Amino acid sequence: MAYLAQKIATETAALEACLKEANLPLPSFDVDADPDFAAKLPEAARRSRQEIVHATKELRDLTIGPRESVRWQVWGHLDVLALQTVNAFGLAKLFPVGETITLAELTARSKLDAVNLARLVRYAATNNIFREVSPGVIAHTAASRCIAEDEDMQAWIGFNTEDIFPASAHVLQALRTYPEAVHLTQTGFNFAFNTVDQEPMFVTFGKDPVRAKRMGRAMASLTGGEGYEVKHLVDGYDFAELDGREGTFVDVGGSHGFVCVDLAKKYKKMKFVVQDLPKTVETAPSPISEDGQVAERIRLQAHDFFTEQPEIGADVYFFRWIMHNYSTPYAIKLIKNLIPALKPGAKVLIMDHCLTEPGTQNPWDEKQIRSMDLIMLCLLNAQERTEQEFKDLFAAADEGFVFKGVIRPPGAKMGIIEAVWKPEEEAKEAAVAAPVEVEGVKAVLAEETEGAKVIPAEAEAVDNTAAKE
Ligand SMILES: C[S@@+](CC[C@H](N)C(=O)[O-])C[C@H]1O[C@@H](n2cnc3c(N)ncnc32)[C@H](O)[C@@H]1O
Repeated sequence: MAYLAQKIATETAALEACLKEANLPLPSFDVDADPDFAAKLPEAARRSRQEIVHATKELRDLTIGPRESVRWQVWGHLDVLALQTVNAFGLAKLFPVGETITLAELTARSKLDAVNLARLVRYAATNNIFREVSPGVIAHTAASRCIAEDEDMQAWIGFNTEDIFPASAHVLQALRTYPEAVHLTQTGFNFAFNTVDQEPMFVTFGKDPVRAKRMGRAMASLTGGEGYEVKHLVDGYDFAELDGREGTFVDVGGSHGFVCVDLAKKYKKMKFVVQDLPKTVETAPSPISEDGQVAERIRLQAHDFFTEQPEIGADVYFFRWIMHNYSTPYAIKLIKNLIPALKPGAKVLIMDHCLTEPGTQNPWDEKQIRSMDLIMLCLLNAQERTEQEFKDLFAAADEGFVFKGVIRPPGAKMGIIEAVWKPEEEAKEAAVAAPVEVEGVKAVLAEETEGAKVIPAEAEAVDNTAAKE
């Protein structure tokens, strides 16, 4: 315990020093505090913050003790209940930031009775959402201000507390009834909203524009968060060679195409196809980008990824935040649906969380990623996967896929998982097509005839040089 306390003291001093040096204010619960101070921290301060978050939890859990920790952990849902009701009844919006309000006045402005309003607000205050500055007088904190002012945060809380929270409360029933937990219509969500064996969550949301919009907004606020930025793909994977030969990139389930827009801004020659369900495609912004040079290279296409891939012979088929929505049999089907369209050397890139061995990540990230894994269970009987599990997916889809591994861009929460379709055949075709004049090509072809594996990127690079010459 003393070791942990010492560590907390050291890291806190380091964090404060870093903030002072960068002329940033210290974190605070005050209504005027910067709610995103952590996002602006330099790398060293970021590490200190993580250490503090971890060490304080360890010390707290140790001090509370095992039996008491378990006893009170089960009341965690009450934190969610307080957030749910504060958000759903709009309590944070009922009085201006910077002013105080009596509980009586807050009750008068709300749709709640005095007892329920007071107990919900006072419970929320135990988590630094609101503060009772004197008996019966409530003020905002930085957190309640976020809930009052940030519409993305309201959507995030609404989706999590009104859709995921009931779903998680029904997972036990789902698992008892269908222990294999594979189907999209036998999930906690289905049990919670009476749609068992009727329709998957996405269909339910499709019928309810308000809920669908809330989920869309919540997802957007998550993807805008630390570690989820599109830049981790744009800067984390090298598309220069593909760009050089004006290759085609297909974003399967690509929503409104924001990934392709960002890629097209960096890579000026590549072409893009964004595929999604008809409704999503219809509501995409038009033009897709204000930059004409970007917009003219991006095509939108209605496509159901549970049917055969219609875009034949593209260079990359990309799935971002798709595979984790599906249990293994469905995920294999998605990969298999690509096969008729694949040319030798075509790449399949999956951008998703990629689970690491327990204990190998910092505990904060580990908790988040394992939370996401359970949320996928609650909603869709789906899952996050390890590198090996991704490898197994490709192997189960077809032995023609050569699994390349995972790239983990620094600072990214998601990995880029890569497989190539029959690269040996591509190399053989290249051998027939290209005269063997360049030393590098000779070497590659010599290896190929000896049965060694060719690295397609290298072969392509050499081909390009030959073509230019
Ligand atoms: C979690 S979102 C991911 C969107 C985007 N790839 C991203 O990175 O943010 C899942 C996307 O898959 C789309 N989708 C769901 N079912 C689909 C289907 N059967 N065929 C094509 N797209 C589908 C949804 O409309 C949605 O845009």
